[in-house]
Amino acid sequence: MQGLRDKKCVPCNLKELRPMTEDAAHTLMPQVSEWNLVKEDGIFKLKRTWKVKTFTKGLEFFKIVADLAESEGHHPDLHLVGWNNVTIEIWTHAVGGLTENDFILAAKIDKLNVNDLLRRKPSD
Ligand SMILES: C[C@H](O)[C@H](O)[C@H]1CNC2=NC(N)=NC(=O)C2=N1
Repeated sequence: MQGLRDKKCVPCNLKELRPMTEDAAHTLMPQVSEWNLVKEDGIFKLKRTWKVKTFTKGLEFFKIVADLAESEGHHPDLHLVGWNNVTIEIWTHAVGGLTENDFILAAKIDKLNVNDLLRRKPSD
């Protein structure tokens, strides 16, 4: 089976694109096990938080994610909260829910080399 990391996001404005069911989302979650499946205002989203070493490293993190998002044509919601918490939410705005694109982007974010920007432990 082709892994999510090897796939490419499809354009979100495709007419046939539909939000996946909650069951379908649960089936894909093991491939992005660091992410949480959340429901906000009735919309399912993928959400993950990291602690960065400094505020500026948080912005560097965003730039790396932004370059990936641009190359995929699929864009996450980026939050830098409380100076060192980076939270990324991913959902497909065009359909108001999750599509495979969101899982592909999450899987590709997971393999970015950002370790030197992160605190080793949340308590650091
Ligand atoms: C045409 C292009 O695919 C769309 O405008 C894209 C751009 N990036 C996007 N990103 C996300 N997360 N959701 C979208 O609906 C979306 N739409």
